[in-house]
Amino acid sequence: MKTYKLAIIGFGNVGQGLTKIISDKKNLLIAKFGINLSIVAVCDLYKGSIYNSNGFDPETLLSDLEKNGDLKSTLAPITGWNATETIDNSGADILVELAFTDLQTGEPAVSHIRQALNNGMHVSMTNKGPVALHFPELRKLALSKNVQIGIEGTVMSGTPSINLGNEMLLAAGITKVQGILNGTTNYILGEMSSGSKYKDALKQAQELGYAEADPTGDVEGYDAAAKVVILGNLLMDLSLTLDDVDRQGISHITNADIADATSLNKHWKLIGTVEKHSDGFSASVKPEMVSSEHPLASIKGATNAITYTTELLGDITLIGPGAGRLETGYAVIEDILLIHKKST
Ligand SMILES: NC(=O)C1=CN([C@@H]2O[C@H](COP(=O)(O)OP(=O)(O)OC[C@H]3O[C@@H](n4cnc5c(N)ncnc54)[C@H](O)[C@@H]3O)[C@@H](O)[C@H]2O)C=CC1
Ligand SMILES: N[C@@H](CC=O)C(=O)O
Repeated sequence: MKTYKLAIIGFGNVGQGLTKIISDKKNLLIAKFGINLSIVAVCDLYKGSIYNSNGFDPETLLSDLEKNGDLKSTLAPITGWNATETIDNSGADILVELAFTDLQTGEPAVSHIRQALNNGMHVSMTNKGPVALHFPELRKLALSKNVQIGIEGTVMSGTPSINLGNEMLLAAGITKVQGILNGTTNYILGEMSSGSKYKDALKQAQELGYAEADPTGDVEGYDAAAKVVILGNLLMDLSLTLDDVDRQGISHITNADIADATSLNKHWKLIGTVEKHSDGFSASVKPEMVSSEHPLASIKGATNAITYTTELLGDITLIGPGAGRLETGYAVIEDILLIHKKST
């Protein structure tokens, strides 16, 4: 059996979802895959930082957090390390980067990731900033250090959109990727069509753990645009930046707009697209009215859907969760399973 020591940076929705899965699926991971996941360090800006070389009981972490609102009273041999100290001193095999996404600089996550890779650690991240802004550099660094980077959770949470595209469909020649790529906005639009106000629906999406810490990223389309950039660059060999995406969000859509769509038997959806053309590419994120018969009309709540158009297989569509605590925590498990497979 192989034990992987994990250092988790950021103990919000996804960090807690991951910890719950590590607790609930411990025996299955050992029995089916021969891997034991040991959380040796948790570092969070507000909830505190703790380190134990023998690993923490995941249930204790979650119950302490529920009881106290933070991990500051959790019994630990060492407390108070910042992210840099955690990466340098924890001796972890895998850095799990789950801090806030910053789509302007990718910081501080990108610095955490460079430091971990330079230290010979594998990295799993659901943070979209480093992937949308710096992935080629990070991939090169990982290669030179003979370690792996997992990014499954950056698009469609734990629904394996990245691995399906990257591991299975790349050779089929992906020419276009299109779909609903943001859970928060799909949830809000659906709730509004059931009569909720925009503000209330957004609040619910935040409570359910779907929204970004700053939900402007969701509702103005930046998050979906980052996913378009990630997919275009990874799967279609483009060199997109966020500025290349013609972006519009949903914050201007009113209940009256939703009612108009309903009267036409249509639904508003925020749709992301990236397509290769003979003379270049096009990339966009915009709200569109789709008819009730359209395949995307039935995608409800925080569910996402993505269609890969390929030269050899035509269209392949994947539907599944696009956000959520356990749903995104599971993406880290997928990354670790792939890291394990590729390094043994
Ligand atoms: N919630 C979701 O459904 C999904 C989230 N993501 C991404 O995963 C990451 C985590 O998401 P959530 O857990 O929902 O966010 P969150 O806002 O619930 O938690 C982030 C945590 O990171 C901590 N943090 C921020 N900067 C830090 C730093 N420099 N050092 C240590 N801790 C720091 C914060 O205190 C907070 O507790 C984000 O980058 C988000 O974009 C990706 C896919 C889905
Ligand atoms: N805020 C994002 C979370 C996943 O990337 C979303 O709502 O899709």
